[in-house]
Amino acid sequence: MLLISPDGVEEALDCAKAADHLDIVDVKKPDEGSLGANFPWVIREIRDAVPADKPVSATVGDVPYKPGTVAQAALGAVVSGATYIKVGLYGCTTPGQGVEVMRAVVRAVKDHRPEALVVASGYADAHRIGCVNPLALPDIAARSGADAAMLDTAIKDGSRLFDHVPPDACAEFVRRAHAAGLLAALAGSVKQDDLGPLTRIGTDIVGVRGAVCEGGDRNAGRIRPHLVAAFRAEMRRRAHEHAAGATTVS
Ligand SMILES: O=C[C@H](O)COP(=O)(O)O
Repeated sequence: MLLISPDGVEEALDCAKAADHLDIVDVKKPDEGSLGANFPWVIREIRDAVPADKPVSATVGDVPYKPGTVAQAALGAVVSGATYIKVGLYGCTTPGQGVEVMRAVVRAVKDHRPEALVVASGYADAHRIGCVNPLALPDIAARSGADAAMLDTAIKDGSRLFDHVPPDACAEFVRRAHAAGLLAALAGSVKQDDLGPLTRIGTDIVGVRGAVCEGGDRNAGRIRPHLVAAFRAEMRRRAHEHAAGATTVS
């Protein structure tokens, strides 16, 4: 699946124009951090602007180790219409802290909307910010009852997912997530060139912003429908190539 992160209503409308080429519209506020949370009214407006059959995801933020605060914020996101709730465990330094935060989120979200999906996100560049190891995320997600484990990059300085967690380690991340019955989501300045390895290792959700913005610039550029379409076309091409390879081998 392709998850695209607009920064507000205007860009979400461009995503809606490209709705045939994406699977999830992910509401965030990039100027508040890599998984910066947007306002509840923006989530609502985006929910209304995007075709009803496209799920809306919302990030709850690059959160501190404060389970109560984060659970309440997560409830705000689901009440506002998001059905994927993403939490960036920025302030958690141990898996135990991550599980504590995520258990509170899962309860807050599922008590309100049992079918909503909860995504526990860590950071590929965790070593730069001192938070929990990225490969611990599948276990944190599984132990807390979340539905997906994700990685993004915390520092958007041009470094990419594979600069910090190389394809072999991402493959292990996906393997662990799948072994626990979870979806595996990967992001972090992902470019079309990364889609080969991401497809091969069985990534379920690829998250992008910069790659579908004008000039590849996630801050100054705007999301453009034709770039979303081109990214999706490359995803499809890689998926077919992979399927054909698998058929040839078997
Ligand atoms: O969840 C996806 C992120 O917004 C990825 O953004 P990026 O591709 O600019 O790193």
